[in-house]
Amino acid sequence: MNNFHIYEEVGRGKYSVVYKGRKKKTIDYVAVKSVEKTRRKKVLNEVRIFHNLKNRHVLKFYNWYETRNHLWIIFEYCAGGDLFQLIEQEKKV
Ligand SMILES: Nc1ncnc2c1ncn2[C@@H]1O[C@H](COP(=O)(O)OP(=O)(O)OP(=O)(O)O)[C@@H](O)[C@H]1O
Repeated sequence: MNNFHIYEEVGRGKYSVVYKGRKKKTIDYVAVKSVEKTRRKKVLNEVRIFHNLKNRHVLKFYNWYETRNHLWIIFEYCAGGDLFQLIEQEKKV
């Protein structure tokens, strides 16, 4: 996790907090999802599925890390909220 700057919180799940992040020394912005380690099994399952998904309709998975109390998932940043919100906006146009 030392490779990333962490900015503001952009959302929350039931067991997770999602932050905007940036890979150090780059202008690559990412979403950083922090999940408590008690959810380890579920998170690793999510990571495994995410890792195998390569589709232009699915956010890209980049990496995951483990620190003392948390698991961190790094994936494509979706400006403007989650995909659901963007789809809702498209419908209104
Ligand atoms: N890639 C992203 N880019 C920007 N914002 C995001 C991204 N992913 C998630 N968010 C924000 O974080 C919120 C929670 O994320 P997400 O839906 O992935 O959590 P969850 O799977 O419900 O969590 P949990 O597993 O804890 O129940 C989203 O509703 C959205 O606002």
